[in-house]
Amino acid sequence: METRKPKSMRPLLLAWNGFLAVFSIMGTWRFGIEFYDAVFRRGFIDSICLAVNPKSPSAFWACMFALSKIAEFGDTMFLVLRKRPVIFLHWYHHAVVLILSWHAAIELTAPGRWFIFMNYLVHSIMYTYYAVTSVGYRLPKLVSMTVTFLQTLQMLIGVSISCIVLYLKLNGEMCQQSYDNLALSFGIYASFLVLFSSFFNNAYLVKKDKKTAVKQD
Ligand SMILES: CC(C)(COP(=O)(O)OP(=O)(O)OC[C@H]1O[C@@H](n2cnc3c(N)ncnc32)[C@H](O)[C@@H]1OP(=O)(O)O)[C@@H](O)C(=O)NCCC(=O)NCCSC(=O)CC(=O)O
Repeated sequence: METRKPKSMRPLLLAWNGFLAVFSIMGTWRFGIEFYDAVFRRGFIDSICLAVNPKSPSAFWACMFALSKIAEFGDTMFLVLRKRPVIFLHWYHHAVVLILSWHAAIELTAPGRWFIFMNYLVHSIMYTYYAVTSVGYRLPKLVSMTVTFLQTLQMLIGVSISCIVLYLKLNGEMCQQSYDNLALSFGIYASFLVLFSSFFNNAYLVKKDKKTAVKQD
């Protein structure tokens, strides 16, 4: 795109974000039924140690989740075609989430239940936010702050669950997650926690010089 003009693509971007918002809302609802059942009927320990039944409808939504991580590279494509900055957090997140999701999917890890549900839920809000902003509408700062806060909270819960699973495994509990996947989950969630906390700090807490914060359309 170096020698080309940025493309506007507003209607396509709206359709893209709208589609991912609806998909994430459906995932939250359909996968949420099993998640609710596991956490509130069978208990927290079961929910992080016993994986979803691979023949249940929730397994379909877990599979859709893994596939959606490939589709989400479309976000990056839009940023490039519109000549918007592709920040480190963005491309690092999209690349390693794909690796983690597929590594967890082939193992059918039990804590994946938490990771999938949380991400469907946060993406329902995030893609709705992006759908609204993609038509040029600017939402109050409190809204974007809330989205970033929920993303950061998701990473904190991911790190905490990885620590709890490690503790349980070291104490002889049968938890369906290999040490390889556990190390991967911990490392990735910890790096996301640092990156999203720093994004939150820079975007909402640090006072910016207005001259350097000019945006182009
Ligand atoms: C509030 C946020 C959701 C968004 O922050 P931003 O700084 O990107 O917000 P912004 O309103 O300034 O929008 C920046 C520009 O990106 C455009 N944009 C539109 N759709 C997009 C999409 N699907 N992905 C990335 N950018 C997109 C917007 O229209 C806007 O363009 P214009 O200026 O032209 O109007 C934040 O918390 C965040 O995640 N920022 C990191 C950037 C990012 O790529 N996040 C998504 C992947 S992380 C993720 O997915 C975490 C998770 O797994 O939960």
